Amino acid sequence: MRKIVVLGSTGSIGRQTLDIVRAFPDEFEVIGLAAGTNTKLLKEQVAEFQPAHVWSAAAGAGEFPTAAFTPMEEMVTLPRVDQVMVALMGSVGLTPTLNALAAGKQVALSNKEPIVMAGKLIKDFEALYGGRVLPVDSEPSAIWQCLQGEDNEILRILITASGGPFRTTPLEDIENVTPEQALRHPTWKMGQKITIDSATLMNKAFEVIETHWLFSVPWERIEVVVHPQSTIHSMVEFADGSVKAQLGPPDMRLPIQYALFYPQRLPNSMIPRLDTSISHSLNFDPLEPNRYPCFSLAIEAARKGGTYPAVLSAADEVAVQAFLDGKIGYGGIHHLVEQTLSEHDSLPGETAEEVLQADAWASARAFELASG
Ligand SMILES: NC(=O)C1=CN([C@@H]2O[C@H](COP(=O)(O)OP(=O)(O)OC[C@H]3O[C@@H](n4cnc5c(N)ncnc54)[C@H](OP(=O)(O)O)[C@@H]3O)[C@@H](O)[C@H]2O)C=CC1
Ligand SMILES: CC(=O)[C@@H](O)[C@H](O)COP(=O)(O)O
Ligand SMILES: [Mn+2]
Repeated sequence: MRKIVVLGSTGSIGRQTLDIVRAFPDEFEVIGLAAGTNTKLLKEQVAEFQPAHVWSAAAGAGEFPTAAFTPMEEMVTLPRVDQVMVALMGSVGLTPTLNALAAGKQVALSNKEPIVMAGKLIKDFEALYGGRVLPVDSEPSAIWQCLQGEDNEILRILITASGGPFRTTPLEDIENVTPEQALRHPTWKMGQKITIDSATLMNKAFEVIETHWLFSVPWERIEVVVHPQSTIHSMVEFADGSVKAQLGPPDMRLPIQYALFYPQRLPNSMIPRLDTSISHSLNFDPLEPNRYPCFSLAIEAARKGGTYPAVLSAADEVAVQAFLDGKIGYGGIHHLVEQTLSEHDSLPGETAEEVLQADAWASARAFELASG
């Protein structure tokens, strides 16, 4: 019986995690649930799964009389807990992730911003305290699956990108697209922030950063290839030229379930299968850098290191929200992140305190710029 805590249980990944829990009722005991503003859904989840602990960023303890109101940072360290799903959005997931690893837990990590902000720190915590990071994001999960049983040199990692909703939009029209257009992802149904990041390809840069840290692959061996069908979730090329790929219909329940049951693969009828009764095309196109200026900006910040990646992530979080709120245009996302990065005096970024300090500075500065 897996004793699990789900942080971000009301979000896209959190809800799909609970779908997996529902599909295997004898395999899980839900110890804790945590969410932000969707109190109605959180209450329904508490009634259904009866966790001993709950956290809400928006509601008070009195709203959850059946569970102990427990901060996320504490909930993940409870001795009874053995698995933590971090399905939070943004930098709020960093401290719970580090605490869970420090307490030796299995951390199914969907929340990619903490890896962008502090990838080395997360890997150091894993090595120091015996906790384990289990990738959930579909591309790192695909790479992880391709690497099973391999002890060979990796020549290249090929991360696939759908290209987002503006893959074929005339370049001169992209600057002024609306939030509604940008939220129309061609293949995946996800939370709003990651959907906008997929349109700008900031999401793909974040996945390059995840891959670098999670699998210790040098930057120059990681490439992105545009694959509009999102059927291949990523590929690994070995020294002999052989390329392994992981395929499946775009549905996050598969990588979620893989992380929760690793190394077992269990049948689950709710996960769609590759339909071989229809014909499929698998296309690959090179990335057009001019179409996605956020991509190279983000990779440059990641390679510079220090606290630049934390600033990148925080500025992007503010910029995406400002775009969704109508405060800046689509082209403003890139400009806001670039401006915030250019004003930053980097710290070594070797401690959580330094990373969180940079995160707070960048959020405040980006907010000022967006408001001005
Ligand atoms: N969605 C997807 O398919 C994929 C997502 N990811 C990554 O997974 C993470 C989650 O994404 P997604 O599920 O789409 O995001 P959503 O926005 O759908 O969900 C975010 C969750 O975090 C909760 N939350 C936000 N702020 C707080 C807070 N301060 N305290 C407690 N809970 C909070 C939200 O609560 P509430 O809704 O109640 O406010 C919600 O439950 C992101 O890092 C994303 O990049 C990676 C691969 C695929
Ligand atoms: C489902 C998932 O893992 C997302 O991160 C997905 O990759 C988004 O699609 P694109 O970023 O390729 O558009
Ligand atoms: Mn992904």
